[in-house]
Amino acid sequence: MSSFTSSKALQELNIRQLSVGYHGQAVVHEVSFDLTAGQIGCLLGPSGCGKSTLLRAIAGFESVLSGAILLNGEQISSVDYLLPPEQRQIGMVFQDIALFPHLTIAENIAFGLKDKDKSAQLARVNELLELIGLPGFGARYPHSLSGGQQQRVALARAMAPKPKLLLMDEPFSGLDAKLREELVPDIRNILKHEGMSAILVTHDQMEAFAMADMIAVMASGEIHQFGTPYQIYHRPESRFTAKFVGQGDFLNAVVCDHHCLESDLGRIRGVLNDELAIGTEVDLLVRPDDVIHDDNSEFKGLVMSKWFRGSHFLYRVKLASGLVVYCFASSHHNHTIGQEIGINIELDHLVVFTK
Ligand SMILES: Nc1ncnc2c1ncn2[C@@H]1O[C@H](COP(=O)(O)OP(=O)(O)OP(=O)(O)O)[C@@H](O)[C@H]1O
Repeated sequence: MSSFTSSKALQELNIRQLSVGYHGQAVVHEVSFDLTAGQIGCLLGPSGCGKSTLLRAIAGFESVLSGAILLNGEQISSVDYLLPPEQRQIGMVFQDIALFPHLTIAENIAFGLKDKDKSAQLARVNELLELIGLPGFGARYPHSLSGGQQQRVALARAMAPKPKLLLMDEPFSGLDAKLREELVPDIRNILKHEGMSAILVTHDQMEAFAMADMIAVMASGEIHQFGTPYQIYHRPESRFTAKFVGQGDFLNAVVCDHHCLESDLGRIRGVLNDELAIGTEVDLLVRPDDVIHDDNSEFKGLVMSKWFRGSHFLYRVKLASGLVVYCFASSHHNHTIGQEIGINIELDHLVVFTK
């Protein structure tokens, strides 16, 4: 079971001990988290971990096996109650953009506004076209827009009726990497401008970092950690989160006092999260940017492989202990595979897991 609560008092979405599955078999197991009004959450995890199932349960397309979902304090899903999707005031955007091809961009955006009068519809459509950076595109048809432009329109269509919550299931995965990089922060700004609570499903951590206020890291139907992008990357609470989010390796280390570890790369001083007894054997998380190439270091490693990344090289380096770690070096340090190089470690906060 995993249970997490963010600290703010005003809460928009509460997921309580929720299990969801198919044919009575749970694939999402007793997950809990809260999103406050206007927050953007992200479900991040590998394929098949249950992200879409959880999202579909929030949308009302799946009934729940146990637990409850509350929106603005109102229970919308429980074991014996399911508010129909169309009554939830929840908007959805999918990977498959699915704009109506025979309707203009303006008609697409106005699709969920049929209960408003014409002038109110027009005002909202123009406001959204402006917001998504496509003013003047209202009379065009979807086929005349690029993939990124179409995805902006799909977002505007979902946001038009001002839903209480917007759900986005891998909306950027059909777009190329460059476009995604530009579009994701734009979409975040649009959601923030509208003050809209949203949940994004993705398996791409950079997308999650660029979009979310809070990230739920999922594996095998459970939430391993619910936290800010910074917490998820720098304070991972499980080995899974440490490995899945960002590249990371574990060094063997032994606690020598509350601010010190003896490791494969010598004595490392820093802040330890937990009170660990002296002599405790731990795995110490090191990220590529924690391990630095240093010609003068007494610690050596063999270059196993390398990648040129423009501003720097990323090396895989084998230590004397046999462990292989990532290592950063500036781009003028161009070493060959098989060469021995000096490496050092630069860490201040020590993330460790007991063995
Ligand atoms: N309609 C269904 N009937 C039975 N099992 C299903 C159904 N939909 C999904 N599953 C199973 O539930 C589990 C979770 O699937 P889900 O699609 O929620 O994962 P996901 O994390 O969104 O994966 P992906 O990133 O690949 O979309 C998987 O084992 C999947 O095979």
